[in-house]
Amino acid sequence: MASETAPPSRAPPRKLTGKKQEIDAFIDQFDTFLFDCDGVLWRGSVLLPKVVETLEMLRSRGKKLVFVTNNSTKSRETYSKTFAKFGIPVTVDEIFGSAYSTAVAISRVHKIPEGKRVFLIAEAGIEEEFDAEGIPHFGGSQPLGFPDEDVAEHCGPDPTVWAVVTGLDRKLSYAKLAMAFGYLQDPNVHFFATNVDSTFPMPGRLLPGAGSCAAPLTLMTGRTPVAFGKPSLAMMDSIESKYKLDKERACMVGDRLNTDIQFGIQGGLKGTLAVLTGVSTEKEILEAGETGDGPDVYLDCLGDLLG
Ligand SMILES: O=C(O)[C@H](O)[C@H](O)COP(=O)(O)O
Repeated sequence: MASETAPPSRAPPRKLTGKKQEIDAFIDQFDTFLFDCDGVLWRGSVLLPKVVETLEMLRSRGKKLVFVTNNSTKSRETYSKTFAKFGIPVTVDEIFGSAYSTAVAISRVHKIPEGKRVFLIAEAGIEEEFDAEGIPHFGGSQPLGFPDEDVAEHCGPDPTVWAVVTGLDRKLSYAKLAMAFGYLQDPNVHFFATNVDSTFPMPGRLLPGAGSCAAPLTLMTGRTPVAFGKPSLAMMDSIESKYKLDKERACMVGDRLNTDIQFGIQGGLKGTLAVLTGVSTEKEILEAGETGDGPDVYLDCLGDLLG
């Protein structure tokens, strides 16, 4: 019997034309906008066009804004300084990052036992969020305390290690990978990641993302980390409860199909809006639409929401 391809259950992505009436009708469907940051608001150290004005326009129309980033290199507190540097008025409470999401999941859901600690392949953002949640940790941005060439003596087993957590670590070393590999030999040691983005958008190019720091461990151990950033439902659940989110009146805005847009779709939000200033291209967005994985609508850049 000839197999029939089921039609995608979602309409193909539609490019908003920028006409005021159309943009207004789109915006009016929502009370809350969840914004990705890298690739939507800025790219590296470059603020994208008309971002400040667009966010101001949404606030002036009474919209609630939440900034949902997979960037784990900064805590929410430090990230608020990035917003300030770009002249975007945002409170710490409006920021929800993958480092915070991971800290909350470990302390309140998985409940790390007394006397246990976490080995980090990550930067300061996770350390700050872990400190705030009272999660003991080592590794990360701290010196290992021994010469790298002695690493074989420091790879466990270590009964105090409860989990290995990976995030983006721009000082990733062979020694850190060797230690994580050693701890993960024990099947009781959890393997968590803040996020597994393959790439990181910078002006004019992509750099390796947080997923590239977890991937060598998957190769070594055959284990896949449980990730707490976009598109995980754990992150959506935390956001829903923290912000009393009405998903039927919420829209996810992002630049990456497999994190931001999937987060909105799988998380059950009413709307998804993609912008072309980050990772995913228009071609990829249209192709994703063929399998029902595209955004509802897309724009060249966030500033086009001004009409
Ligand atoms: O590799 C990463 O961690 C991510 O590419 C990066 O931090 C993405 O941040 P977002 O676009 O979610 O703000």
